[in-house]
Amino acid sequence: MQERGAGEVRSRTDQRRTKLSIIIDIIPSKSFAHRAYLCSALSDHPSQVICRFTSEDIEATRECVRALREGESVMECGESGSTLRFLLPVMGALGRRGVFMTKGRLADRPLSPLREELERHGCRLSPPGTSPVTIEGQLTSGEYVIPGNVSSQFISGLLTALPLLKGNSTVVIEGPLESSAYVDITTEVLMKFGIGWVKKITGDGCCYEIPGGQMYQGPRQYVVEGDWSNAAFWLCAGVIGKEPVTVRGLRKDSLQGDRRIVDILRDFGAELRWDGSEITAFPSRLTGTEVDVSGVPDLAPVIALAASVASGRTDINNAGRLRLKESDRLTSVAESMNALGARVREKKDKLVIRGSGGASLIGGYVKSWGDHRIVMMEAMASLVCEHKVIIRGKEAVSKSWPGFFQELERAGLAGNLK
Ligand SMILES: O=C(O)C1=C[C@@H](OP(=O)(O)O)[C@@H](O)[C@H](O)C1
Ligand SMILES: C=C(OP(=O)(O)O)C(=O)O
Repeated sequence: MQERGAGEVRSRTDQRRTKLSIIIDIIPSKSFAHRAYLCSALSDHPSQVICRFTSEDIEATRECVRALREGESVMECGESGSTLRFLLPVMGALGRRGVFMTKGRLADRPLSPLREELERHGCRLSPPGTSPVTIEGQLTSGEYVIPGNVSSQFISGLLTALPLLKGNSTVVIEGPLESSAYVDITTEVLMKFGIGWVKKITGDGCCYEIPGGQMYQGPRQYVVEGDWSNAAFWLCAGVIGKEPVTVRGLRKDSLQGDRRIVDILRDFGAELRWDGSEITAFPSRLTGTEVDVSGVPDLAPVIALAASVASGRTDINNAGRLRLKESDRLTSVAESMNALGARVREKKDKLVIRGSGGASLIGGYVKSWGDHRIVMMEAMASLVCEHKVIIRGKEAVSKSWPGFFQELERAGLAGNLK
């Protein structure tokens, strides 16, 4: 066995052969970390949040909750959509003025209809599209109506804030809730911090009834589980590359919707196997498939990469909301993969990919689009490129994992990157 720090390569026996497998210890879930730090800060006795690694987004939430506890109004959100959309209603519920500083594309990402609902319930916000985003006034309890197809983060933010009000509230979700797993993560963390709610299914949507006057009270320690959104890139690397990749630190029964990557890669024909709490992705021949990403938007770049080397056509459907992320991810995925020699067509709310049938892509220069998930896609794409891949602005990866490139090197997967 050869020790290589966090990423290691070890000899691994499976039923048919002995193979070298790259081992990745996955980073803690960014989604769980945001919620745990925020709920902990709202408790009288803050829990100790155990989160092994950090990132720009997690640090943004940590800095904001520090400001919250110390009575400050300026909140440095960086580019973290979750941080802004969770803290905004919380400041309203506490009746505190909040000045949210944003970077990159964050101020242009949607806040409506959360903004209108906060204004309808007693708060005043700065005009749309301006930075900083400010909020003042006291939020009042009542009925909040949010369509289910813009951002689940609006709902997560309200579910976190409304228990702090005196009166009872209801969050009505109109139409199917996209990214619903992220709301399940929120309600799970709220429950761990002693917050109650009742979910009811309505005609074409659902609602959450939230009793007012609740107190946050967390466990003494809260351990953040592993990140499936990030693991998806490593599992894809195992499937498209030359060596199996084993990821450890993930919960098989996680509430994270992105654990669907296992089924999605299997739909492509990939071989993935669990061994206790470790999952290994083996180099596989892939065949194109159809994937609905309305519930798992963050997986789209990974799926596009797998599809680019599969045989036949892949359709990534219901992907309109990808345009509202750190970059317009339909354009950035299509343009980056095409620059490397793939064949990706961008449509209004979907991507259509003609795979290379196992043949190598070309490689070359790509830009980061200021988007961590695009950088990771491009870096993993280098495994299937004939020539080197050069990523301009690759430091954008720090939004979710500053150590990504070191890990890639330790794992021996950075050889075709310049
Ligand atoms: O609540 C969360 O932790 C997240 C929700 C999702 O956003 P949307 O609900 O806006 O799709 C996801 O894309 C984002 O990376 C994290
Ligand atoms: C969209 C993302 O995060 P956020 O919305 O919190 O900025 C992401 O991590 O891909």
